[in-house]
Amino acid sequence: MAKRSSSFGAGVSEEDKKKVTKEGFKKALKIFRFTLPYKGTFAIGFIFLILSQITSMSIPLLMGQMVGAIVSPKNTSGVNTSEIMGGNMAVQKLQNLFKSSESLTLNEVTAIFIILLLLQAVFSFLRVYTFTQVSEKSMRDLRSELYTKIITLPISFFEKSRVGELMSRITSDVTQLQDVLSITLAELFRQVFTLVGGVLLISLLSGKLTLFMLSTFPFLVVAAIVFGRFIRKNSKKVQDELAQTNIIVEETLQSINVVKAFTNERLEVKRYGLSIQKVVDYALKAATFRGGFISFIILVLFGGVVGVVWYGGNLVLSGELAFKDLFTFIIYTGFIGGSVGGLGDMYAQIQRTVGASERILEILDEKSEVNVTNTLDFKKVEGNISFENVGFAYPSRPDITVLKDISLKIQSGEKIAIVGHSGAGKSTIVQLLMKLYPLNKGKVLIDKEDISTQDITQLRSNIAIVPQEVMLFGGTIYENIAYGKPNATETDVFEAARKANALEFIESFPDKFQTIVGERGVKLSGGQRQRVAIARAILKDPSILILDEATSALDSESEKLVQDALDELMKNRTTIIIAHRLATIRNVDKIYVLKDGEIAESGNHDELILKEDGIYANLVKLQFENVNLLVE
Ligand SMILES: Nc1ncnc2c1ncn2[C@@H]1O[C@H](COP(=O)(O)OP(=O)(O)OP(=O)(O)O)[C@@H](O)[C@H]1O
Repeated sequence: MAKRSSSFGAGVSEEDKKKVTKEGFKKALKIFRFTLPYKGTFAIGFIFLILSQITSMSIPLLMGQMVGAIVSPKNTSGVNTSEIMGGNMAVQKLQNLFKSSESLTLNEVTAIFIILLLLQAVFSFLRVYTFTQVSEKSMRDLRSELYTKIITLPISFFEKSRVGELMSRITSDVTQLQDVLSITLAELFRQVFTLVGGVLLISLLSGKLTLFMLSTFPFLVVAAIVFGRFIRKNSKKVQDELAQTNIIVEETLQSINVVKAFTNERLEVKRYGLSIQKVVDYALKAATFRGGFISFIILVLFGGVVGVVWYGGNLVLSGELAFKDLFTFIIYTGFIGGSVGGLGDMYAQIQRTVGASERILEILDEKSEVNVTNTLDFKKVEGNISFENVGFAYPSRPDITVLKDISLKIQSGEKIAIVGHSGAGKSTIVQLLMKLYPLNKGKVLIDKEDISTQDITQLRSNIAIVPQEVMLFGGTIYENIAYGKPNATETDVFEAARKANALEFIESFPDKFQTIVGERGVKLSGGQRQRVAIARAILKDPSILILDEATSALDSESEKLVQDALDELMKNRTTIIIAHRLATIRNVDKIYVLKDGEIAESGNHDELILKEDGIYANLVKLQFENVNLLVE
């Protein structure tokens, strides 16, 4: 559940703090389209809400009747109380409404009361249940649509949004809306109903006393505005500082190895301590205002009650008001006071909801790159690739041209390697082939078809990538391999593991394929993780394979196992190797050397190594020297 604030907007974040404009409000209402399929249930809930409200508003009247039956048992004889007490016209009108109950005895009133309470219980139950049904179901739909939207958005979207933020959209922002649907809306209605209905009823009981009671309102409103502003300002600071403390915890836990390696535990504890102290300081400042506000409210509220009793008592003594009506009046005053107190919180809730819906709608309005509802008519490509004068800059850094003019041709089944210094744009070429970003210039073709017009799912289904840093999901080894082809049989998964040289180590674990790999695969070694990733790619059986070679070398035994697995994987597939260690690419069909966004050299190893002062020849020399240095 979203954190609910105390009164008068405390705890509304800065993002939500903008005034609730008509426009923002209208926009936010759009989010309620998710409730439309359940409008019937909502209407039923609303009827129960009205019924339960009517029953609870009758409680003070019946209480009054009970008191009346106690203090004027003569009622039973049918004598009008207001006549005895010298009541006015309004009271009479109201009492005429309840004329029949006038002549009721205490037992009879109590019986009616009990029936009313039972009805109230039933109505309240049905109201809560139906509203919850609407809110749960519509928020399920919203969450599901939001998740579908997020997961189908292009990579460029994820570059500008942080994972933590997206998480809070789908969790706390949706919860905020859910709260509104299941609680706030009903609460708002109840409070307005109580306020308006209550004031109307008491004005019928005694106009004078009502005016007297209402005269305390301006004090409350002014106090709410003045104190509210200070409370909001300080609670915002508390929240911000609390967020800072959370960042410290998150950052240090994520990089706990670094903290430990640098023995910076003391430093972090101190940093955290300072941050939480700030939270306390701001919270105490806010408490000064909140405390002041609460004590003022209590003073005015109870002062008001005392005033009402005093003034009402005088009216009773002078015979202008029946005692039981004063009793009813006081209970209604309590009801009204409660609803006025709650209205400030309502405003804060509405502010927060408008903010939350705006943020959710922003995501829903983004354009997906994949349509998950379409069924895919999978077509296997041969794997002929060509880049024609491709130019590219990342959308997030448009003025830095990463690729200027790249042209290359790869025949189906060929193995090529892309070489170049770090940051030259090797991975970028591969990302463009996978259509992760749109090109600025030129064309990429697969089997002579321009990828810009191809369906993304169709395109990516033909490509498998074994990345530099293998990220596994937290589940079992089996699940991780089967991710390459979710409908694979057990035999397929087993066979893929065997071909990837992974079977031996998997079988050596007590739980075999059911071994849990730990978060991101931490419970496996680097070489083992790579072989799981290779098995996954073998299972996918793509026409095009991308190997983003690991920068760090494995030990020679593990290296051989991985290399053999890769050789198996590369068989009969167009393969692009992003090479970091040149020793592994001697046998590829062609090597492309990337420099300043262009292909500076191309040819096989034997050709390139002979080039005097060639970039490739120099790179090989450099790596060779480095290896020698390491050996020495
Ligand atoms: N998502 C991105 N947004 C903006 N710039 C990026 C992005 N990814 C990479 N770059 C920049 O584009 C350039 C090429 O990066 P790329 O990852 O293609 O290099 P690389 O040759 O694969 O490098 P390495 O060998 O270090 O992996 C670099 O200058 C990098 O900073």
